Amino acid sequence: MTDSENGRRLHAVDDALLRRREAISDLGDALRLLIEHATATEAPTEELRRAAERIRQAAAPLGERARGRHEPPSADDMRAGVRLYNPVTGAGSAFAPPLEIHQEGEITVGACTLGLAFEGPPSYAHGGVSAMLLDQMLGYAAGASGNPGMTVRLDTGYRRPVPLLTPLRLTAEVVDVDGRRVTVAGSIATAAEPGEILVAATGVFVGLRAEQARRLFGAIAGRGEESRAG
Ligand SMILES: CCCCCCCCCCCCCCCC(=O)SCCNC(=O)CCNC(=O)[C@H](O)C(C)(C)COP(=O)(O)OP(=O)(O)OC[C@H]1O[C@@H](n2cnc3c(N)ncnc32)[C@H](O)[C@@H]1OP(=O)(O)O
Repeated sequence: MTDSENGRRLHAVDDALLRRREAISDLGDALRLLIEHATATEAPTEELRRAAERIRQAAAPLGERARGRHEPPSADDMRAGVRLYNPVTGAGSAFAPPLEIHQEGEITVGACTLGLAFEGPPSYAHGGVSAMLLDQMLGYAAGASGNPGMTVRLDTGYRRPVPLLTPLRLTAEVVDVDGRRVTVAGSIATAAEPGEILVAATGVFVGLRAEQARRLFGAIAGRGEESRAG
């Protein structure tokens, strides 16, 4: 194969991968809309039964070619940190808000709005959801500092309830690196009042030794899982 033929082939593969990622995000959007409507709906009971039947029909073809536990999604790129089904940030995950994360210097910044599906106390977020968001934020901050690891401890202080249907701002920052152990602090506030902390967390993340990575992720060897926690 000539260089230009090879180049065209790689380009076509990239295009196909991009189209697949777009389709996965589109399906994720549709599923999140479904979950939000299904949680908020007061439609007549018969409409709920019809919807359940139509959803089962739509789901069936998706289940025909499915991956197993040790097989990463074909559209993911773990080495580049592309995880389309991450339950917190994944564009393809029905479960994810999704939380959008970026780095501003030393600070990791996140944004999301939680829908009614995340309700704990009426009109506020479930405490476990806040902990989930913070685990991801803190883990990302550890990784962005060059010290990726798995969560071994997450202390969460709930100062004020987190309102649903309200844009949120999350932050995280590494406060200590001690060998394999990285300590990260973070918080949740509303975007409108970023200075008023609603939930604060401190997490400890531990980098895996090579032998641990092999034991935990060996079945996915060669796909980059061993270097990524999230
Ligand atoms: C530019 C952008 C790039 C960004 C790029 C990033 C993208 C990527 C984002 C991913 C974001 C994912 C965020 C979610 C991350 C999860 O959710 S991970 C899933 C939840 N966590 C787990 O399942 C971990 C379960 N735990 C384990 O498997 C084992 O504890 C581990 C992690 C393998 C470590 O085992 P171990 O080596 O036997 O641990 P051990 O020797 O006992 O402890 C190691 C050290 O940690 C300390 N330690 C252990 N436990 C604790 C504790 N509870 N408290 C304090 N210290 C402790 C020990 O004291 C010890 O310290 P030293 O004595 O060495 O000083």
